Amino acid sequence: MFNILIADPLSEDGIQPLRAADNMNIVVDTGLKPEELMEKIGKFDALLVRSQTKVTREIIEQASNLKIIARAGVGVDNIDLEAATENGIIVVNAPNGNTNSAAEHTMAMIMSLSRNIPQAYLSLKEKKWDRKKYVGVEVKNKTLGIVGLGRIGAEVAYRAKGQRMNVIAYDPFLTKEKADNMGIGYGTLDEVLEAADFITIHTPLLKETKHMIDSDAFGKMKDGVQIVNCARGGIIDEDALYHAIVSGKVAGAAMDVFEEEPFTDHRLLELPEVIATPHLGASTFEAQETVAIDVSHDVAGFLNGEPVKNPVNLPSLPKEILNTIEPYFNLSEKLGEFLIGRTEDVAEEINISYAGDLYDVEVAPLSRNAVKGFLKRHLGDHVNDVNALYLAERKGISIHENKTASTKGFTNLISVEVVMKSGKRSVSGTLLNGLGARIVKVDGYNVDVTPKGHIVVINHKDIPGVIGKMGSLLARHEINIATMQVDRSDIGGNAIMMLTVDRHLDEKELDTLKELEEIYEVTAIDL
Ligand SMILES: NC(=O)C1=CN([C@@H]2O[C@H](COP(=O)(O)OP(=O)(O)OC[C@H]3O[C@@H](n4cnc5c(N)ncnc54)[C@H](O)[C@@H]3O)[C@@H](O)[C@H]2O)C=CC1
Ligand SMILES: O=C(O)CCC(=O)C(=O)O
Repeated sequence: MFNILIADPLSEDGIQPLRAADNMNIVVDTGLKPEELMEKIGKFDALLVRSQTKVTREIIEQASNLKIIARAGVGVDNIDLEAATENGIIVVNAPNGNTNSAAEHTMAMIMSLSRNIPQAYLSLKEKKWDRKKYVGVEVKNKTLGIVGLGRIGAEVAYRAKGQRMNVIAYDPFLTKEKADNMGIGYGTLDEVLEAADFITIHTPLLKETKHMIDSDAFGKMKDGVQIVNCARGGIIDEDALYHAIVSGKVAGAAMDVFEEEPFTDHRLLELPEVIATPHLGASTFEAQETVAIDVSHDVAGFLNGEPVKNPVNLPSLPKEILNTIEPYFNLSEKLGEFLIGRTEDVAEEINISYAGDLYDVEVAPLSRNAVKGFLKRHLGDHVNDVNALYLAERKGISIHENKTASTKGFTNLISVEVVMKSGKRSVSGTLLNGLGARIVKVDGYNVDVTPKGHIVVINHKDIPGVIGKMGSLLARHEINIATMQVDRSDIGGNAIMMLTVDRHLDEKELDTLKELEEIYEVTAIDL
């Protein structure tokens, strides 16, 4: 008999697949305080949550019997994935079940903003008949800027077109072809921010997207812009939003999600320009039933030995495969991470090749790992070895794997190449006996860098003095250089410099390096 804890309210119809299984003892106990959950979790085999329950490392470490955590919804930022993985607990989610509801809620927010419906309703409830104060704007022919064109962003785009809005979107995986097929425009983040009358955010909350909409971003928007966040709190900097509204830059904001939830006591809520709902994007009977059905099937199936459909992490691999390739896992993922840092255009193809010792080994898990490293910068921690190839395909990136017996001077070599419309980028790495992983080639140049920490890659003209200028500029920013590598195509031709430095370089610091006329390109990559 398996003990199942449902810790947040889930649709009763949706959990029928669990109730139907005859070896499940289901306990519904919602609204537990963290310390109560910590005390109880030890006897459960499965934990089902929505977004309220925070499944922290402390809780996971008390969960000695826990085998699976199921998130009835998309975002898994309330679950410590690293702790779950470390403790061999699989995490599953329900990525598709609430897409329509979240898109519909977003449209409701856009319409409410444009016509002041919540404000007018409150005024009428106070027995005021104020028809002048609440004159709105039509959305027809207005431009909707969508940031993040995944499942929900795309559904919002289709609905907005139905309202005869002009739609323009930014997503690192959006190509012109895809935008053309959807009948929408596409641009960079700045272009979207500059063009839009309404802006709606649909990205996950990641290191990259935290405070993506800050005071700089508001500065780029049209005066009188209206903004909606039904994705995750923290993507919009709430203090910057407050000031943008008070200054008159932003005419209205609709928020379903907040940096701290529950969100009941905040100066934003006192502004009449702000309308808000308490994280209701997925709160429909249909969505709740579908997500509960999806996770119930995965939990019941998994506990009975079947593979899961929507894994978010993957705790283990068969031992015999793991033993041979485990040493290359970190390297393959780091190569993917390095490459996305140098991918300035939409990726169309990723080619992964293996040489030397890796010729007759099962390398598919390493390829998945490299693709995972490549994708996770934009798709977040729900990319794992299981779903990496599927997600790449969904983003229109084809993956090719090949092997060669030629050692190219290395006992083992993994090379990852990305093909974009604007060209190719590549990186190769090897595992040196006793010395660990090394990046040994970048775009064909020979280097020798440990794939770890803060790396700066500089493409420059091979002329005297560049290294010195670079060193002085970094010193001016008080950035210490730990290692330095240089290589060149030919004397006086193109050259590359790879530095490892002691801290992250911000955009402004990078810009000062780019100003040197001998420099073609500078990228900073944190591994
Ligand atoms: N308010 C609510 O109740 C609900 C909120 N959500 C949230 O909505 C968000 C979107 O969910 P889905 O569409 O299902 O996810 P998805 O994974 O299908 O789409 C996210 C998209 O964001 C893009 N992206 C990542 N970084 C970006 C960046 N820096 N700039 C622009 N685009 C970027 C990705 O390429 C991807 O296409 C998530 O944060 C999810 O947790 C989802 C359901 C309900
Ligand atoms: O469970 C909920 O109501 C929240 C849904 C959500 O935010 C998500 O699926 O990411």
